[in-house]
Amino acid sequence: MEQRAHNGTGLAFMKMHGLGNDFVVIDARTGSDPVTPALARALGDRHRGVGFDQLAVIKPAEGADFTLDFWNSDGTRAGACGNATRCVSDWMMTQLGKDAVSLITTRGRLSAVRRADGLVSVNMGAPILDWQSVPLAREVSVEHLPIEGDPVAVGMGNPHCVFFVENAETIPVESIGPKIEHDSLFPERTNVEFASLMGPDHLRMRVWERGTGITLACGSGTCATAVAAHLRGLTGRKVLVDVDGGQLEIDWRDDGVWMTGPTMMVFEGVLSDTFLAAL
Ligand SMILES: N[C@H](CCC[C@H](N)C(=O)O)C(=O)O
Repeated sequence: MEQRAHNGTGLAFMKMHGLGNDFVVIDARTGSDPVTPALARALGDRHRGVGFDQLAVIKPAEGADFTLDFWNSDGTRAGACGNATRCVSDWMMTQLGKDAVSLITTRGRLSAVRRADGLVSVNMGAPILDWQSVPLAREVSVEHLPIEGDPVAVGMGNPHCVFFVENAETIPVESIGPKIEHDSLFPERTNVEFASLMGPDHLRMRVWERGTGITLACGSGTCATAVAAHLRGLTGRKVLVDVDGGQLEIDWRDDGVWMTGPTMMVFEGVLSDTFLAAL
């Protein structure tokens, strides 16, 4: 069997969620990274595992408080996960006795702070708006993709395809989402958002996540939607976004896109050796 950081004592994990976007979190700051695609898939199975939208792995970092890796429930990697970043940052702030932390993800150094009202804000970095880096398969305008419905492409460390629609509630996300996820314009597939304007600087958004499917919230998708809405002249740079699981505040500042919302630690547990041995 492949080497894994368990030796007859199981593998500790935490279950957290941000607005119902749920995560299993493994703290691998000491010892080796135990996660393989097979473990991610088994753990992500809501019947035979624990179930999650994303798996987040905390690892040591140089020049930051920690590194964070993300996996989807289909065993693929995600370059960004805003809600997990908020949840894990909150937990790490408590662990380290700080009100602010820095972390490394595949897109570089991010930062998070706990606000006086208890909500956690994460700077998700600047949006990626050049077609090669989203990435798109060929040179097109990211603000008007050649896809029916005229969506916008935004990278937040992961690709997003944002559609503005009259009423997001009536969109069959479960059938359109996977088609767009696999559109040939997106060589690494894409997350798919459907958004409608609710009022001044107020959006409603529903999401189909790459590698996971419909989720109750998507932090990076909410950031991408807010950026796209501003680019389209629909909103200012600071908006409230209603997702199925609640509301996020997005503020596209000069230093990056800040996302603010709640976090929840659900429980701590231990994966059994029997479960791990069956992988
Ligand atoms: N739920 C996450 C995004 C997951 C994106 C993932 N599905 C991908 O493959 O990029 C969030 O809060 O930002």
